[in-house]
Amino acid sequence: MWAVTALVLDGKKTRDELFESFRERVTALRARGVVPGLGTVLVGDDPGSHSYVKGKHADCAKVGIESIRRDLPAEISQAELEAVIDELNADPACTGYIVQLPLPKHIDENAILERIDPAKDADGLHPTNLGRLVLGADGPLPCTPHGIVHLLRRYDVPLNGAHVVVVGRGVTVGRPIGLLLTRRSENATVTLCHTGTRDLGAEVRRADIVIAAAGVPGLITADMVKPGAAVLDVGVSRTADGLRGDVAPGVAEVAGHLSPNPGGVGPLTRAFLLGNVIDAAERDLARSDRA
Ligand SMILES: Nc1nc(=O)c2c([nH]1)NC[C@@H]1CN(c3ccc(C(=O)N[C@@H](CCC(=O)O)C(=O)O)cc3)C=[N+]21
Repeated sequence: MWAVTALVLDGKKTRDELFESFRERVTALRARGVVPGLGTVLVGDDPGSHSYVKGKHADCAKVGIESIRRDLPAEISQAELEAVIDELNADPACTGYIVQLPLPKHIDENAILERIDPAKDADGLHPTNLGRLVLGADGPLPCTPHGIVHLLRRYDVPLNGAHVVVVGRGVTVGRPIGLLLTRRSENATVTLCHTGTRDLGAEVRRADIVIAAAGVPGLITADMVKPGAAVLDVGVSRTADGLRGDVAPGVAEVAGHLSPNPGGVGPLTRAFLLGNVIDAAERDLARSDRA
């Protein structure tokens, strides 16, 4: 017996490749007088949220996108936060932005997300843009699902006819990923598992591709994985011994492909945030060319 080790789906390397093309596209936009600017709205002082937002602005600097930051106190009122949203919607320097989630409990999160101008929605999570995704219309894609599909394609993991099991029904990953994977261009079959699933192990064992996005440390164990399956570790939890993904360590010896966490899907989530900002700027320019 010898340990077989899964091929690593390298999110950092794939991100660096993407950034090369992003830099060229931003240079071309700037040459035509369009300066893309990404805004972030951060409420409160959660250290995790702070470090994610910091990473987003570092990425902007790498590809030539301007950064706009609104760091706000945890006690901000609904009306005050809505005024910040209105201001970013009206600011021509801010061509796309995100409101970092989660928001404090006294804030109506859905009301804030719906107030974002859908044309500036860098997350692709505005109801209008989720609706466009359902309709198959052009618009920003949710960043983590987009990153997952890109990573699978980059490593030639077959999607056509593949059985994908998604674990987790969150709004940012589990709910929208099936919409991307079941498009005619991807053509996968998708099962969505959640806390109500009767036998998680039995479902996951049938998968050619497992997308673990539950936010439960070590939920996916080696005995649940079909030998040779591709496993994407998307969940993140802060535990006493640091950041932990949803995938248990032994899975690397059964899986054919494995996205590490950190270093897998996370860097691509951030990359496609910038991708959405660049896409929106290009769409605007094409529209003004036609006018
Ligand atoms: N409106 C909104 N949009 C989001 O996209 C959003 C959000 N709110 N709230 C929180 C989650 C979480 N999330 C991550 C993105 C990148 C990494 C990432 O790049 N992680 C690195 C490690 C970075 C580190 O160690 O801090 C990695 O996986 O290699 C992680 C987590 C985006 N989120």
